[in-house]
Amino acid sequence: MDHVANLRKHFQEGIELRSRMMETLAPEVAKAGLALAACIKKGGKALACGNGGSAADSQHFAAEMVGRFERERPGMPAIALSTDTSNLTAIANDYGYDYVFSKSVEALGNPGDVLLAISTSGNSKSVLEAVKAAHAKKMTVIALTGKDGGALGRMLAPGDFHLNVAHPRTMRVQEIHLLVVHSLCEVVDNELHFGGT
Ligand SMILES: O=C(CO)[C@@H](O)[C@H](O)[C@H](O)[C@H](O)COP(=O)(O)O
Ligand SMILES: [Zn+2]
Repeated sequence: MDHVANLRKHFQEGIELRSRMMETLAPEVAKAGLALAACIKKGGKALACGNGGSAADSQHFAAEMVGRFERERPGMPAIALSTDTSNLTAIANDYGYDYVFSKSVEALGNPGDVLLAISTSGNSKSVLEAVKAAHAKKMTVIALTGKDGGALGRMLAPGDFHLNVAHPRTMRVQEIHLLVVHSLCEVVDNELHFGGT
């Protein structure tokens, strides 16, 4: 196999998707970032969840909020719900895997908090249950999805944000999701710590 030729196709597909998303998704990401900044400014926090690569994305997001993104500034409250193996194993064992994130949303979420819900298919039950729990808590949902947005896209409420990467390949969707995570951090940092620039 000509690996270089094959990989060039991957790079090219990624370039084309980024270019398309810059036009369609960037304005929506900016709006979601402003909502996240407003939540933090009022004393709220962000919870984040997803499975597999999306669990990694949710942890990446929380680390950049709590630690730092590009510039020095005070830490901001964000928790990835995939990091506590005692919670995960107890909840999965006692209630079922579908509830691993929703139980934490019920326990930690307050009205006005934000849930960053990440699913490339939009159909992972654990993420859908987390969104249900967030709505019950009157939280705002920022949903990162792929493909057609799945059930997650269809269950969002007014005031939520749907950041959909309409592409059939999971890995391509994930590559844009990471760009979205960084973009959300960039908007929050600029709004809250660097004079809105
Ligand atoms: O990273 C990858 C594939 O690139 C996988 O780990 C992937 O995240 C897992 O299969 C997830 O369970 C997929 O869930 P979802 O994105 O459909 O909610
Ligand atoms: Zn992956």
